[in-house]
Amino acid sequence: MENVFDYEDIQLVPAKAIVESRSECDTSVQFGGRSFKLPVVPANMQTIIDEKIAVYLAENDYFYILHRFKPEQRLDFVKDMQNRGLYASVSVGVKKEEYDFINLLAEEGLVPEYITIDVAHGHSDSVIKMIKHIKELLPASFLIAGNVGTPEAVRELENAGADATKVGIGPGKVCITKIKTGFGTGGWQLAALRLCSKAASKPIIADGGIRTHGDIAKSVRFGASMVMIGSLFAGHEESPGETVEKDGVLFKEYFGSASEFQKGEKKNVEGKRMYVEYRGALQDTLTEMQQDLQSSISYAGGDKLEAIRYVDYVIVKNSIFNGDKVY
Ligand SMILES: NC(=O)C1=CN([C@@H]2O[C@H](COP(=O)(O)OP(=O)(O)OC[C@H]3O[C@@H](n4cnc5c(N)ncnc54)[C@H](OP(=O)(O)O)[C@@H]3O)[C@@H](O)[C@H]2O)C=CC1
Ligand SMILES: Nc1nc2c(ncn2[C@@H]2O[C@H](COP(=O)(O)O)[C@@H](O)[C@H]2O)c(=O)[nH]1
Repeated sequence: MENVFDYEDIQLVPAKAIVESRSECDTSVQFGGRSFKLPVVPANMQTIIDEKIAVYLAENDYFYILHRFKPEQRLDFVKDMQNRGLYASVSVGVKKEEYDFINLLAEEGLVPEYITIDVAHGHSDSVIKMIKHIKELLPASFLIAGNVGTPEAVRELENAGADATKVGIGPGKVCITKIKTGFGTGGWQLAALRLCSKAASKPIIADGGIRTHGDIAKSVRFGASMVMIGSLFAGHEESPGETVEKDGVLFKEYFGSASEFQKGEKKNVEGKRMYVEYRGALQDTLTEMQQDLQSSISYAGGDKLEAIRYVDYVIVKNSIFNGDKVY
């Protein structure tokens, strides 16, 4: 394995500006046949997204992926979104009942515009089988598969029929996979993204480990078409997590999809719960992300997102926990 690095180990090198104002810089991205305002998607987790946020994001030209933890509501969700003239984007797992869900969608003639296979270890025959099943029954859905952390996995899922792959095993803020199993891309997510994107022939979603808005630009530089973010989207007024007050300060919960809080039992736990300080309105964060990314594009010497892909970078230091505490 060649030298590796993570987000905080890298700085992008500025190039001469071609714009007079950052407002001239266009942060939009094409993904799965649609144009979105930002190359950013809130994580498909229960404390990050719900139906109401999904409607807001779709109505305002942002990408979203609904989580898969209220499986009985997904069919109506797809119908409801499409009846409103909005795109539908849902997640599935790989267990038997998930095949039933795909069959039901096909029987009812419902075709979600986006489907994401969301499991911890995406480089597996169970995911390849599900990719083939979805592509057979719902070929028009744009299919995202993950999560993976190696070029081999990206190629295998693409070859099976995935339209995009999601890269990131263990870099998440509420992830304890790296601690409990010793495996993953935690501590070298950005380098893993670089290796995966070199092997990819289709778009990649960088998933997990984003701690600052500058990390979005770094993800784009190292090959991401889209960046999935959990912790920075937690704690908003609209966020589904529980709100608590401590010493007059408001906090909201954010828990892992493989935590005991999600699973309701202590079995194969690979996620934890934390409380993040209340952040106000979701749109304010989206607006700030857009302004910061416009600034990144200007430093890249361009006026479109694409400019970031070609900038130089330097390695400034190395640290494995990306600023996170272990517990
Ligand atoms: N991105 C990341 O780093 C991680 C994300 N997660 C998130 O947690 C949620 C739950 O994930 P997951 O446990 O996969 O979902 P499920 O509990 O739905 O498991 C999916 C299937 O994969 C099997 N499975 C799970 N882990 C492995 C593994 N390491 N090797 C082989 N088979 C496995 C499960 O069987 P069995 O349970 O019997 O093993 C089950 O049959 C998802 O939302 C996922 O994205 C979880 C961990 C890491
Ligand atoms: N290992 C685990 N990873 C998890 C779990 N729940 C979600 N995730 C992953 O984290 C990202 C979000 O990362 P963040 O750094 O932006 O907060 C999410 O998209 C999943 O891929 C979990 O329980 N364990």
